[in-house]
Amino acid sequence: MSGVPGDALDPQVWPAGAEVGEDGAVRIAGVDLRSLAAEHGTPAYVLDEADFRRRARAWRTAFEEAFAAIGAGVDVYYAGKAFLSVAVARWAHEEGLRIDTATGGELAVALRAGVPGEDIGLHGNNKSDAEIDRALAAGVGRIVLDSLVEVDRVAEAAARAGVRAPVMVRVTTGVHAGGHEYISTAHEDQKFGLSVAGGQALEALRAVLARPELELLGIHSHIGSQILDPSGFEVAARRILELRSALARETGVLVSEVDLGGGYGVAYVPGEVALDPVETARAAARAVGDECARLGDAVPRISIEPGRAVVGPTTVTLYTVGTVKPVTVDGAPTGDARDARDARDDGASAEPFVRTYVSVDGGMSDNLRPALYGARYSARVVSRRGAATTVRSRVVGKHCESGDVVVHDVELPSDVRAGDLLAVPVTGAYGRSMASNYNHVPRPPVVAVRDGAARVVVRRETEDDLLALDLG
Ligand SMILES: Cc1ncc(COP(=O)(O)O)c(C=O)c1O
Ligand SMILES: N[C@@H](CCCC[NH3+])C(=O)O
Repeated sequence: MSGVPGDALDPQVWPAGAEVGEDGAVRIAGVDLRSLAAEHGTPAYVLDEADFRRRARAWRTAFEEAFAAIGAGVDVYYAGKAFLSVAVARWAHEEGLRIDTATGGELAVALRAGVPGEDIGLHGNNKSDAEIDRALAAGVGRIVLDSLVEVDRVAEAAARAGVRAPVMVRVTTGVHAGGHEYISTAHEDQKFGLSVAGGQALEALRAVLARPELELLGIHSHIGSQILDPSGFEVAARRILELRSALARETGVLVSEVDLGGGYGVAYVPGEVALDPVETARAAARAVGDECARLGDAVPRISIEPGRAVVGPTTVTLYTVGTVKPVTVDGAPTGDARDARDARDDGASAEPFVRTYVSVDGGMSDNLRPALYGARYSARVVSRRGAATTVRSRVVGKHCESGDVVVHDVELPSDVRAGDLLAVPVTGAYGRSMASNYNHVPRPPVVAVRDGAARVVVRRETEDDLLALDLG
């Protein structure tokens, strides 16, 4: 649904540099998407560099200012899993952020970007020896331990390397938050972290203190992703601070840092409202300040790891429309959960209606989120002004799956047709980073736009790239 009167672009979901021209076509950072498509082809991810930098700065300064008020320093790590490339790692670092990596591959990108090891963190619930060794060789600022066995594994790797490894312990606070079960990470029954309630978190912290090869920086908690209600962060912060206090009472060591993780939600469709960095930071600082005062502890240095909130809304995926097919839909739900939800969204009407299936030249290979999480997006024709009347549409990809849906339900101009350019906003996070080659579709490029110019920062894959892996 457009949700915005007339031609306007909803600023919650479009990159800051997006605007509609006289002819109805959309430009981002002064670059006409028609010329970008002509030069670079579709599908393509189009990333507004200034918007990325602005968002990175907004999260950093919001947290720095809010925590300065309670006397705490702040480090903001950009969570590279959302989208990492050499250019983006450089921009984030230039804007004063560090880089959070989750694998050796992400670490390699950050290092290639010239980010100093001390400004990089390494996560992972199943780090390989090679990843641990590489992180230590790079002198990373911290390795976040995710299990009891990792305490010994990282200590032994540090001994081999002849270094003292700076570590944090990732804990689960029992706070359940996030946009989908698959992306909620602090409840107990999942693979990440060590349970506070079950005692394993405290056990791991003691184990770290017993290993001279490890320097215990602090405690880490990440409660989930696409969180739109900030209260979970406050509850988690209080639980971590209680754990920190308990460790101090027992061992005399009051750890100096606490990481509150990422997960700050964005608006995906018009009408949704993203978490505001300033309000979120102030609420977190209040919770940390109050809890430390109650416990009688000094405030720790705070870190956060936003990914989606920095990169998600900076990017649109640009597609070319192919087949347009009206399908008469029997409004009655079939009984499965998704159909029941569709029926609700469809106004629970049992009346048959026509849905226009608009096929584009990408799909679940460039955006897995609708298929994986039932994620919602919007779409707009960006190459011209469409008819004033609209048709109820579903944007689908070109893959051999009926679940290959890009936008579940959207009003598009009734004259939408083959050759139109269609843009889907808010695809910067977990779009390219979770893209696949399903059906041997080469992954799209990432084209950065800035000051009227477009620059490819990740090139399009080619069939030759794919065939180069096939040894016959
Ligand atoms: C440990 C950790 N930090 C940071 C993030 C970034 O999350 P988001 O992109 O939702 O901010 C994630 C992913 O959810 C994560 O697992
Ligand atoms: N990939 C997920 C988020 C996972 C976050 C990583 N812990 C998404 O697209 O929403």
